[in-house]
Amino acid sequence: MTGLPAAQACLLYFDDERPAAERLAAASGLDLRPVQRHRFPDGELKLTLPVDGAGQLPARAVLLRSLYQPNDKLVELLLAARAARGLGVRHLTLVAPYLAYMRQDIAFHPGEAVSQRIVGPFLASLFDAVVTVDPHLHRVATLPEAVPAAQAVVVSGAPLLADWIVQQRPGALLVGPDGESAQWVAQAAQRHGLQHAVCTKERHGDRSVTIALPPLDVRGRAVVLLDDMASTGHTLAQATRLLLQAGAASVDVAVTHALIAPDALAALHEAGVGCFWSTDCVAHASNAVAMAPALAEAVAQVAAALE
Ligand SMILES: O=P(O)(O)OC[C@H]1O[C@@H](O)[C@H](O)[C@@H]1O
Repeated sequence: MTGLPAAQACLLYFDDERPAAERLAAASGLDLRPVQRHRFPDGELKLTLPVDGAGQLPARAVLLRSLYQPNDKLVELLLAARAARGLGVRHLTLVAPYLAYMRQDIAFHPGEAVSQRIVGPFLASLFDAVVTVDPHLHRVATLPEAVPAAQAVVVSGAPLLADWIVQQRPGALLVGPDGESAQWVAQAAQRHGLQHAVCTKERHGDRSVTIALPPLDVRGRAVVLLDDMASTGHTLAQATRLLLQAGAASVDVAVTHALIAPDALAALHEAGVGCFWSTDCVAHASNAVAMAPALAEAVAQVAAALE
């Protein structure tokens, strides 16, 4: 970090994300400070930022908010960021391990709000820098195109997931359930010299996909399906069924973002998934991999760039 010393930097967090905030504070050396929330009977929010005795915040602040179930959290970001500016913050960074509203990047039907094009610039209007993990960008190639902040940095969950997978399933065959997953699967496989392949997927609706396996003999193999996220779980469930039908010895799953509800996770296990592992980008019982070291590196990188 240059310019602003570490003592002039704090990590703001909300109480429901305290464990992840503690991990990031330990990895980054930032001073951990909670933002207090009060919800009024009519649903409005009041935030109280953790100012010092002089009623000020440090000149550099990092706000941790993972944007799973994002709607209330977007209002929190609006209130917290605008208040922080008035309390002395010069450099404000958002660390959103899961970045919501990136998936709708075009209007699929007339009249649809293109949420990526609205939420991305909204965040850029609040924060000097945005750090996230494996954002779901499809037709847009880079994060700065979606979030035009001064600094927009992507951290990949794939290397850390790969390290976990080789400990659990040495020699596993890594499979991506669709074309978009190829980037993460290749990155993870190359890190440990694992064999890898990617399925093809056609999506018909939120809960309807058709998957085709790659031309590969999976008989007797320990397969790990690797993807950026599990939401309804239909993608991974269908890929699992096909792999087991094709003779795979086992199918486990590793994802960056566990957006999956308990009933959907149960359905995945019914489909034949053995273990389901995730990073801690979204707090979930399946969290096996902490992103804090990689996020701390990115925070240091943007701090240097903003000076
Ligand atoms: O099939 P569900 O779990 O609902 O959705 C997650 C999948 O849909 C894609 O956008 C993601 O990249 C992932 O492959």
